[in-house]
Amino acid sequence: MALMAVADALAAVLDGVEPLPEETAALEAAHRRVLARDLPSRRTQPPVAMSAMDGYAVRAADIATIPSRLRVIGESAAGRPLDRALRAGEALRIFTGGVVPDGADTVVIQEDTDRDGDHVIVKEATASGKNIRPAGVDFREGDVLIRARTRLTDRHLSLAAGMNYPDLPVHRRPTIAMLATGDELVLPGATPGPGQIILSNGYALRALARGEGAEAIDLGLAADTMDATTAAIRRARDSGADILVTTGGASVGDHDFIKRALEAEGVEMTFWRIAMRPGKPMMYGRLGAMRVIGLPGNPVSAYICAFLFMVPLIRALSGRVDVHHRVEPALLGGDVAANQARQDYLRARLTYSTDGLPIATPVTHQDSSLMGNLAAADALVVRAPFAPAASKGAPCTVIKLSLS
Ligand SMILES: Nc1nc2c(c(=O)[nH]1)N[C@H]1C(S)=C(S)[C@@H](COP(=O)(O)OP(=O)(O)OC[C@H]3O[C@@H](n4cnc5c(N)ncnc54)[C@H](O)[C@@H]3O)O[C@H]1N2
Ligand code: MOO
Repeated sequence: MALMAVADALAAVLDGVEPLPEETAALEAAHRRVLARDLPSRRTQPPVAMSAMDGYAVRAADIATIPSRLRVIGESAAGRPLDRALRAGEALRIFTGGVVPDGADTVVIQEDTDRDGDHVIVKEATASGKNIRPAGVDFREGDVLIRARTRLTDRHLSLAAGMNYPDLPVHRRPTIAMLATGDELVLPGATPGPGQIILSNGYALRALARGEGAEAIDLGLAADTMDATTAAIRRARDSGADILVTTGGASVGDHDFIKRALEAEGVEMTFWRIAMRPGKPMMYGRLGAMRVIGLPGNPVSAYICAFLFMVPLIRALSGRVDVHHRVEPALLGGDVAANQARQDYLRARLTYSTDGLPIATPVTHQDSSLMGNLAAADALVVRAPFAPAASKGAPCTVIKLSLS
């Protein structure tokens, strides 16, 4: 198979992806979930006219001439309305959120009044309708206030509560099973033997997946044998995961079993190898409903491939419409060499000038094993295949990395 262009590979990963089925989530748990249906309000807000201020509900006609002396017939506090209409010559003591009685058409703030026993003297004119929130000024029963496919923010939760929903229909979150391969790997905290290194990739990848709303399961580490790799793939399939992500063993070495093991288990490979750097040996396929992303083992390659392909896939399965990373304009903070055939993603630090675009300075060493400068990077500078050399100050495009 020839190397595939990055855009074609991403299109192939997202091809035919439908949002996962609907489930119900309690309001508190619905934060950042994706709404599965249009949400019509179950009530009108406010349900009746309510006062916006503390003062007196009166008839505007009664205070056309001021000062005006009116008889106070009772009070209306929030949740405790008066049970009769207001008549000519009467005032009702009212508090913010109190129901405005029939007959009253304005609220005079208490600072514009003097109280005199069971009478009130209105000292300032107040126009009809002033300080009253009419019924339905916020929304009415049946109004669709949140559309299907909206990713719910904190404000949406309060709005949905106000619409009288204790829970919401949301798309199911994708589950991701992650499998590391590599005989050389030992867990953090262990004492590595000769040639061994610490397994590290999965920590960033699972955090990245969770940050995008997925549930991530760690399937652990498989030894570099067909049997061990096959057993782990079967565990992933049996777990019912929506996505299997493997790391390592993706290249052409004698100990790189992932592709062979996946294919032997029935994975239909959509592609293997992309015209990108880092991340060339990435593969993608399907095993029934389970999508399989085979990431290269190098930590930077694994992360950047997950960022560029796994994240949009999670978003699409979650029901989001904003699946793509934003590619944004910036200026180069350093010179870059002419690019070769693979689309290049350069780790870069971002600074901001006071007057304009972000300035992206690529780190000096771009080797795909360097975790230190991946953690220190804020963004990726995207360099198209065969892009000519460019100097400090030239326009470029960047994708910002996750800050969490
Ligand atoms: N002859 C060729 N050799 C290589 C090619 C090629 O096209 N022809 N591609 C290179 C590229 S590009 C990459 S990227 C790597 C990817 O190889 P693998 O996916 O097979 O990865 P491994 O060999 O298993 O591991 C590479 C490297 O990463 C370390 N690693 C692996 N897993 C983890 C982990 N979970 N945590 C931390 N570090 C991990 C591993 O120890 C290796 O050092 O292939 C090139 N070779
Ligand atoms: O993808 Mo490899 O990362 O070019 O080292």
